[in-house]
Amino acid sequence: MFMLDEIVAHKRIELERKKKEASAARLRDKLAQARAPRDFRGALKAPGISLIAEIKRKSPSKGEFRAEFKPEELALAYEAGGARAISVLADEAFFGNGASVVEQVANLGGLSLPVMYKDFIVDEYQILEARAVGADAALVIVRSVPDDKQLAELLALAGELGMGVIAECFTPADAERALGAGAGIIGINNRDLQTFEVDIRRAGQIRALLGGDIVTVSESGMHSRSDALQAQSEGFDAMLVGEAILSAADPGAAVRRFVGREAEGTAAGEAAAGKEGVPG
Ligand SMILES: O=P(O)(O)OC[C@@H](O)[C@@H](O)c1c[nH]c2ccccc12
Repeated sequence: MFMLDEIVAHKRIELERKKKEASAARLRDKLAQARAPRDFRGALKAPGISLIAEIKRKSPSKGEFRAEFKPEELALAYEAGGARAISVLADEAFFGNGASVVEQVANLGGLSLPVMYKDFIVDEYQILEARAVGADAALVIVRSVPDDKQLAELLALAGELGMGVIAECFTPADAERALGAGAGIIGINNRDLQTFEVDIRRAGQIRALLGGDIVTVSESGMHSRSDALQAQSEGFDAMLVGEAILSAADPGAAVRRFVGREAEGTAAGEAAAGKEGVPG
């Protein structure tokens, strides 16, 4: 079975169990008490290219990223380094996190960035859960929701709850479906979630087919400041980066290099970026 299909199949079983533990009605009660949502879309649209820095314990293609996984420390280091938003995997089975990690980060004292709940969303229950744990945004993988009406409903629900939502695409056809469903932010994944193959030219090629005023995010496989500048020149408002910063000895410093706050353009800076930015 292809990877994305396997994860989604697993997700559906997990959802049945979760719905028994906490009904959608109970989540609606909980989300009424969540802190007010922060402006995710506005954060992505700020001048220059915005970095959405990711928190995940592991991934199916790369395994564990850090000897010690400390989500709260990472979040604060990302904000101090100049990230404009934080993405936290909500998936436990394949990425090692769980919704409780999203909740921890979203409600972390001293953190002011918007936080995105990142999961394989196939049901409105997950959008409710995202807001209930305090997330400001969610990501919906267009391919995992083959029904157009359901896709539009999921995006609309996130909007009604005051959240931003990235509609993640992999092909031009995905992007067309996302726009048809009313997506306000389009993410384009350089990684094929079925095979895990990465081609960082992919997002730019698909970006070129879209109009100028849609908010867009280049996702996955980016390792250096020059990848960031390339995405910016392709017209992206934001980039989503995980591995390169999660596997750096100093994730805060890795964020600073991505956003150009450190040692830009100097030979020493480039060498350091190369060394830490491209883990083996
Ligand atoms: O770690 P990377 O290669 O920098 O990628 C981050 C992010 O784009 C990737 O984790 C991702 C993008 N879309 C997803 C959907 C599900 C799970 C994971 C993802």
